[in-house]
Amino acid sequence: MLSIALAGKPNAGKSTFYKAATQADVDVGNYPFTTIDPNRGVTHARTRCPCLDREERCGNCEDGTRYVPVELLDVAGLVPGAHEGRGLGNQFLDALTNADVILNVVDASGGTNEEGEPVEVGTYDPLEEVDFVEEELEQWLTGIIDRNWESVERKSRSPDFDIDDALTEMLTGFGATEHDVAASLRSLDYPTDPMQWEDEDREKLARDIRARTKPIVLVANKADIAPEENLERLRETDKPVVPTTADGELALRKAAEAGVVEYLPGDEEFEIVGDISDAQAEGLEKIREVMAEYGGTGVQQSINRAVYDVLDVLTAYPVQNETKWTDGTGEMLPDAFLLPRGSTPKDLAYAVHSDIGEGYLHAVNARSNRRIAEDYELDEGDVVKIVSTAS
Ligand SMILES: Nc1nc2c(ncn2[C@@H]2O[C@H](COP(=O)(O)OP(=O)(O)OP(=O)(O)O)[C@@H](O)[C@H]2O)c(=O)[nH]1
Repeated sequence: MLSIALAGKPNAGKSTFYKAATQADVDVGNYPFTTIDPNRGVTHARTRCPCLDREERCGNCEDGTRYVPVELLDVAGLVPGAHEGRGLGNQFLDALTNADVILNVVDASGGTNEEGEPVEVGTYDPLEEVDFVEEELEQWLTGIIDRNWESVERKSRSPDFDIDDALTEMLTGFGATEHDVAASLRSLDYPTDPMQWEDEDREKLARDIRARTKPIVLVANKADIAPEENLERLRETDKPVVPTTADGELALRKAAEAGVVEYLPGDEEFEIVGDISDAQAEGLEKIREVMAEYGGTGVQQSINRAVYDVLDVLTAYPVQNETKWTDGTGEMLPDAFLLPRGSTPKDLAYAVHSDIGEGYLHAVNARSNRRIAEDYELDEGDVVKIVSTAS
């Protein structure tokens, strides 16, 4: 499962975002919203369910809105200086190594200082906190590379030494693949002999590997009380920015659960359908205004931006019956897989099960009922029957 980590300074709103994003409120078929442990849960990317292209809805979406599970980690307690062990430093940096993408929650209202202590709204500059997560990660990774360099130097004396292999072995724990390391080395002007590497070469490598393996989306939280100017300036940074009200999303999900509003995570608006007090109505109207301005509360939008834009994945649906789009038990479109763009039907087969991948014979596009070429690149919403010696 893809993994998204929430990081940011204290009091930016990570826990609120996490609670909102992992709160049970819609029926998502096979995938209940579950909390694995207090800081590790399941949230969902939102997409269009392929059953919309048929007459009947499947049982695994909300009237055509499909929620595909992704892991959400709440990495609370990261403070500047964490790489030197400040706060609970290394433990939290370690948690980030499991993530495919990071949502850096920023207090866009400027109402908390660097340490997360409350100050008057608008007085702290949120731009000060946009780089800290990546800087901590980069310095931490530089430290890891420095500490392991001697071993790379030792290996380099062997005649079959390969720098790509040696660095991949060192960086795989950080989530770097062979491909990342190769691409990174290609982009850097580095000495071929590890003995010749300077501190700055290792730092450059750390920075490049961080950018490749832990891309960052800025969640400009507390947009409901943030000065517009702050949001504009955040948009001028080099990172994707999503104005967000985590508080607002949490209130809406609770109200939806209580049956007083109709709202699906990621909707641009909601409808009040139950009895509410004047105070509740006032609160909801404020949320409505923020949503109208930014196209939603930003929570689902942040997740979708991270998954579909930054990680550039697509959703593919394996089925066993290419006519009915069902599995062996007759359930329609039971599973959805998030795969990197460029994935082939065989990659989907492996995602379903390694045995299915190994026994892969061919695949059928269930929309056209045609056999798909082995090198076909899957598209968002593809429904595929895999024929395998193992199925
Ligand atoms: N106005 C406003 N306040 C928010 C929003 N989201 C969270 N808050 C408030 O900000 C404060 C901090 O929120 P938390 O979710 O506890 O922050 P955190 O980042 O998890 O903090 P740590 O656990 O200390 O790392 C709380 O009082 C929240 O109610 C929002 O969208 N708007």
